[in-house]
Amino acid sequence: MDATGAVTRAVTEFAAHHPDLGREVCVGLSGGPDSLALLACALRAGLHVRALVVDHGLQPGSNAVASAAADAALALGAQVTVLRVRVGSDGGMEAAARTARYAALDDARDGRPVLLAHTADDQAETVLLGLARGSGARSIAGMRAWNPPWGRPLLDVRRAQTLAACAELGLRPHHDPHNRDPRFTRVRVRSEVLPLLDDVLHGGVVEALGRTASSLQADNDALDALADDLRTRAAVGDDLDAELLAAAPPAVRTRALRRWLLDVGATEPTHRVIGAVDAMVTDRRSRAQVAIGGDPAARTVVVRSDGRLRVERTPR
Ligand SMILES: Nc1ncnc2c1ncn2[C@@H]1O[C@H](COP(=O)(O)OP(=O)(O)OP(=O)(O)O)[C@@H](O)[C@H]1O
Repeated sequence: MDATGAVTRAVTEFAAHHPDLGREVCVGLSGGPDSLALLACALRAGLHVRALVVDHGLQPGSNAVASAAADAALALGAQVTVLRVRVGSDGGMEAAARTARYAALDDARDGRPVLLAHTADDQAETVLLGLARGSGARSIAGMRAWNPPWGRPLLDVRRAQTLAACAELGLRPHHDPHNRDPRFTRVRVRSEVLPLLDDVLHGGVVEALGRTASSLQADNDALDALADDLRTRAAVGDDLDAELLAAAPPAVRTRALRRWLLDVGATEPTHRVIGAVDAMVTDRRSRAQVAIGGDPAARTVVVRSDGRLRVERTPR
């Protein structure tokens, strides 16, 4: 089968496996080879597609890149919307651009799901980076194929195939120079680490990392369900029954604690905060209180008293 056929089949199978996707979809189109191939093949798979092109306005010429992507989409027969966003500066430029992009795509999708063109290579990079950085199982499980409204039909498709599909279809994708800039960690993982590992292990590394992601996703789902149940059983009003938590396996307990911390208003709790709160559950010599942040107007801490975990807020 040619590359276009393989990419189209991936989209067709994705739509068949996720009937709630429907036939009316949006595609996040950067103009790069992955998203251009996804757009073309989603149309070939019979989906009704609106391309959403986000112009982050961060580099000179971004306007022209967005216009070229929009023209390519129109020429393929898709509807197109170009979204111009303002990127804040919270947490670094790349993270801020991603946040602005997802918000703009979500605003513009008009009730339809949004297909993104992450490939097997992107998934492998995510898993490997998560492993090397000591991130938790959630991160090593990589990206989900279907996390409504976001769909990723190409997670089993290699980047080389999207490039080949573009060539077969006579499409001329934009090649973002950032994707080759070795100052970016991900670029070095892509161009140096993965090829070396693939060589050392005699091939198949991208696929193997994809399998790691899928099996961890299944494990995570099971542990999350147990954690939800524990969280419900341990709830005493807004507090948590520490004795009941202490009897649970750590993998389930720490997940239940994370959920509780989010519910009581902590911003995404770090590994360190969850570990400190967990020590309050299991270790009598642990700290008397743990600051959890989340509310700029008050100092917010978790304390343990009378066998319960409780949140206390002191106005600043
Ligand atoms: N500016 C954008 N506008 C709309 N969608 C985008 C934009 N940038 C990224 N996306 C979507 O998010 C996916 C992943 O983004 P990422 O930056 O990892 O890919 P990319 O290098 O732009 O790849 P490609 O353009 O080849 O798809 C893209 O495949 C695309 O579906």
